[in-house]
Amino acid sequence: MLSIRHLSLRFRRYQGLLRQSQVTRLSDLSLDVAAGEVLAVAGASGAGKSLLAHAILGLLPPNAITEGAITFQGRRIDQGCPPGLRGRRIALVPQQISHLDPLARVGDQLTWALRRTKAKGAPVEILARFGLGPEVLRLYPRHLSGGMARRVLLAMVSAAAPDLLIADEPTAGLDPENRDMVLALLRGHATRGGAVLLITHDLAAALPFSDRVALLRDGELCGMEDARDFTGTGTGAALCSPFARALWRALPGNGFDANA
Ligand SMILES: Nc1ncnc2c1ncn2[C@@H]1O[C@H](COP(=O)(O)OP(=O)(O)OP(=O)(O)O)[C@@H](O)[C@H]1O
Ligand code: NI
Repeated sequence: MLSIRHLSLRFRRYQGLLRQSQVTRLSDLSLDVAAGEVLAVAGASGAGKSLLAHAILGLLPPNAITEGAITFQGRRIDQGCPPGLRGRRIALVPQQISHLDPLARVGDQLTWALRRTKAKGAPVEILARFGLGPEVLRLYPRHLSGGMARRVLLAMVSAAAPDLLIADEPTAGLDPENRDMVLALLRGHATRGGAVLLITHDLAAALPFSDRVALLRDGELCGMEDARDFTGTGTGAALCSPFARALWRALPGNGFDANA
């Protein structure tokens, strides 16, 4: 469904009036996301995960220079994501829940999201799918717990039934129960035939809900693994990349030893 080939991303930096330099944030990145699968993109803070999402959606600032190809359902989208695709066929669940309008009730925001994307369904049904009762329609974002706000965001974004859902740290700040609920909802999107790019720095939590894992470090793809290969408390011998093995051994419960 989504195919990225040799994607590089640099930012132009201006130093004074005449001097200009460039800083590379993504280098030569290639990956695919197929219909029906959850691809987790894991990496430390600053690895370039959000930039990858923004590159796919064409949301980079003007000083960004990209190279390479991004193809969605057979169409090149790296020269700008056509408006008909963004928000409808490809949707982003943003990293910040502050994307909810603080001055509008949940019900109104859902209605607007449905209208904007010409999606079908009633707000109350959509909320129910995310484990939220009808009373939530009348609430303002400040009345929502972190877990509820995440689910409302997810409900708004997935109301349009996009083919590709890009979720940027959708579980940040959630307790394990809410975290797993959000991850299961994303998994459900893939099981219904959609594709999910799940950006996370919590690999351990994402693994049970993911099919494959792309490991990003300093803007480089340094491992593409089958999620099932992260198993047991052993050495992670089934994993292909040394970085993945080191990461696996460093997870709590596996010995805490990233250097072994
Ligand atoms: N507009 C920009 N201009 C220059 N550098 C940027 C810009 N946006 C992001 N960066 C830098 O690019 C790097 C990657 O940023 P990105 O937001 O993709 O990280 P991330 O992997 O999503 O991290 P986190 O887990 O903290 O969200 C960071 O060092 C960041 O400071
Ligand atoms: Ni990020």
